[in-house]
Amino acid sequence: MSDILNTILARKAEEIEQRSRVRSVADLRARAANQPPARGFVKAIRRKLDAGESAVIAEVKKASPSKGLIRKDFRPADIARSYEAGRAACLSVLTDVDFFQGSNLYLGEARNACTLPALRKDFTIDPYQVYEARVIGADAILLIVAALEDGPMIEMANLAHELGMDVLVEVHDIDELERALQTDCELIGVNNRNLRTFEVSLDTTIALRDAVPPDRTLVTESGIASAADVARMRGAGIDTFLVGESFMREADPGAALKRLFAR
Ligand SMILES: O=P(O)(O)OC[C@@H](O)[C@@H](O)c1c[nH]c2ccccc12
Repeated sequence: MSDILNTILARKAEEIEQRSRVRSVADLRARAANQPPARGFVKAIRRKLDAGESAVIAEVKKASPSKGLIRKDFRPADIARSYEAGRAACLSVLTDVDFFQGSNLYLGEARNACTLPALRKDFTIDPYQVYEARVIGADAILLIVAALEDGPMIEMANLAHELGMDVLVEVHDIDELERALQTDCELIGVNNRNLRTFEVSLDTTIALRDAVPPDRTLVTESGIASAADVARMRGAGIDTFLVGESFMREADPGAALKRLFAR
């Protein structure tokens, strides 16, 4: 099956092959051990929820395969400062180069410009990338269940935790959710966008809500754009959001965040 997800994953395997020839995994492992500690990603989300605020993971995203270029005037540090002023809980920074015009450098630029913890948003398929994430400063990584077998999924979740990072485990249907629950990751992301067809429906989150146990935090991801979208999620008891495009299309992304999530 040659859908976009498979295309991305095939290219990602090549990319890791190339990177590991330039810098070995042993080298990365040593560097990861010497990093200053991660900022608590889950902790930042919990702090917002405990204060009765929405917990918003605000995404730094220049382009995507489904939308092409989203933001021309793209300065990660400025965007991060704007998000912090807009009361985001955390950042998410796309680092995939070939399909999202992202960069590892953007993660550092965004994170260094503020105090928010940052998720490295990429297609993680190899432990190499988990070490790499910590080396570039990531406080959390994304694991997409559709891209992984159970063994590597659990192994990389454990490795991330050993390195002091949190993990967002992303699912799109009930089978993936059941697989995700084999990990001990608190954050379960429900992607409203199907990564194979690009179709977006907030019904995806609603359909899976009751299957997420109370000791996990459901993060609704993608396609959140209007006050009605936010109200619908809150009405279903969901108050943790991952939002990119609708902020990236605004001159002041943090002001857009504040407006969208005002009670
Ligand atoms: O820009 P949106 O529709 O607000 O979506 C943000 C985020 O959910 C989306 O970028 C995303 C969710 N899961 C992913 C996995 C890979 C790449 C990107 C994503």
